[in-house]
Amino acid sequence: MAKQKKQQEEELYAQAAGAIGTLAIAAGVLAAIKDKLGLSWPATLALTAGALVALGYGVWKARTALLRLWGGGKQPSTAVKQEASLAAADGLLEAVPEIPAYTELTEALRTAGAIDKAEVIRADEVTIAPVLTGQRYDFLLPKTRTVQDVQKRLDNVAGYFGVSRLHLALERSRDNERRVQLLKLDAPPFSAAFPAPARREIETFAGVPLGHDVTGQLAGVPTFDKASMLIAGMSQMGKTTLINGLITCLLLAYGEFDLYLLDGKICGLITFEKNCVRYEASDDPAVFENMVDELSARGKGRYQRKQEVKRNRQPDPKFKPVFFIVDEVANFFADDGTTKGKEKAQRIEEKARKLVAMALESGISTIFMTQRPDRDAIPVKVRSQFVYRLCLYVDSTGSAKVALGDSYFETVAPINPTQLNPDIKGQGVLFAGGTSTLIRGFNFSDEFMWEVVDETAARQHQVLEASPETPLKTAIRLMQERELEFIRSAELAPLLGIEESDEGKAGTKLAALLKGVPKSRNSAARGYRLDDLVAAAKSGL
Ligand SMILES: Nc1ncnc2c1ncn2[C@@H]1O[C@H](COP(=O)(O)OP(=O)(O)OP(=O)(O)O)[C@@H](O)[C@H]1O
Repeated sequence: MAKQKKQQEEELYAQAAGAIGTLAIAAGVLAAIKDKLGLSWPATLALTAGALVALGYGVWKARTALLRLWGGGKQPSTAVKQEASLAAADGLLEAVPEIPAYTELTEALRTAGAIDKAEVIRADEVTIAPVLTGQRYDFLLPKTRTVQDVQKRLDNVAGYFGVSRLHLALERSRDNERRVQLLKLDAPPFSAAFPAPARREIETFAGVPLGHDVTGQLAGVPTFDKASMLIAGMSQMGKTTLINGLITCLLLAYGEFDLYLLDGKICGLITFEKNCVRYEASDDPAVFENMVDELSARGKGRYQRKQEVKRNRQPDPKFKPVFFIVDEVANFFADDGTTKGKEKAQRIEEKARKLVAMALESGISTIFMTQRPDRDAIPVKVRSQFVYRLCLYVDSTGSAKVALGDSYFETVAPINPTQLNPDIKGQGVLFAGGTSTLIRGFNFSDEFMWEVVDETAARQHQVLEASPETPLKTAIRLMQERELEFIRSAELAPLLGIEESDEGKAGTKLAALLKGVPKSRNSAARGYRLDDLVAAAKSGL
């Protein structure tokens, strides 16, 4: 350390001596110039400084020329930058070439606050495709932005264009967070009606179509396998029309399935009675409970079958899809205020919850509809089970949340059903797989639906005819031949070859032959209804 300090002191003395020496020489040179030219001291100083600067410039110029000559015009990048910035400072040349901006989108997004004032949407990154009802922009945002920045400001973007939020639809690209697909309609959605789709369109749709989207394309869900749906909307908004359209599409394109309909409005779903394993028109909660029990039993049977094949290391069984569709379901969860009524409502709620939950694995899909999407109308335990949601016009955000889920408005590009035009019937927000789509349900003519219903009924009949002879099938044929709606057990047993004089024992043997078909009772005796036998045969219990 001491050695280092000593060395520093010596360097300081040497530098001081050098400086004194330089000053003495400079003073001597200046004095010589002054003497030679006969100038005053200030003039001598100014002249010497000017001569030195001119000399320095001359040396720099000569060095630059020499470097250019030797380097074949190549310049180090720092030199390019220095020159460019010097030139730019002098206003001699543009430092960076201008990026051509797509003015309309740049202005719209800047004004909406989705991009910064200094940012642009590059024209070479925009494509525009016309659609039937407007145009679809596909573009990339600046590197500092993502599609969420546009999504959050979609109202303002609509404001910039001078249209409503519903004129715009934002789609998210799965390949790039900066890619925006923005649909802009020329007129409010569904201002003009789209014609009902042809059979071929429905049959070739990848999934189950539920309606048209705002561009006139079919829109729906990919499948109802492991899925259930809640449809809500205020009175007269088009739920029944929409579900009639959905059932028609199912009949046309979903292959074989069993249909259970509970028509809480008494005649909204009657068109499809012929195709049902069980059809009821009632607003009585006991009927709902009974259907739920029947389907739960079927679901449990399927679970047991699944267990069995797993235990025996066999492949998973394929179950025929079952649809349980209930119109105006809120009726069935209401109680009359009494303790007994409340207990009954709770029991029904629990059974319905289990059915919807179990349905996902047992191939039983429930579709519930309601015109009362209030907090209490459909218990939260039940409604939280639905995978797909569809909300037609409602008059409050609270109702929209009941229908679409409490966190719906935090999802990607939500559409508020309160903003729909209630005069355009049948339009609704379909929320499926995390995506919202504005659709309008099909409004098929009665003739078209009757045609589909009759065709399906004829096909179902043929399937039944072609199935192997069973006691159930024989019982149906015998009753149809005799034109009986109801048959006593004592009468049916001998027809099916049961020779037993004891009525009780004969009844037990008969029940064993007709596995699972519910018994009925008329005013006189116990027996079986033709409808129940047919339903059992159709569902292949
Ligand atoms: N997609 C549609 N296109 C044209 N008209 C429609 C459409 N959907 C429904 N409508 C018409 O709107 C009216 C109400 O329809 P619908 O009966 O289906 O409504 P809803 O919601 O089931 O009513 P409510 O709950 O009061 O029974 C009907 O006159 C129907 O023809």
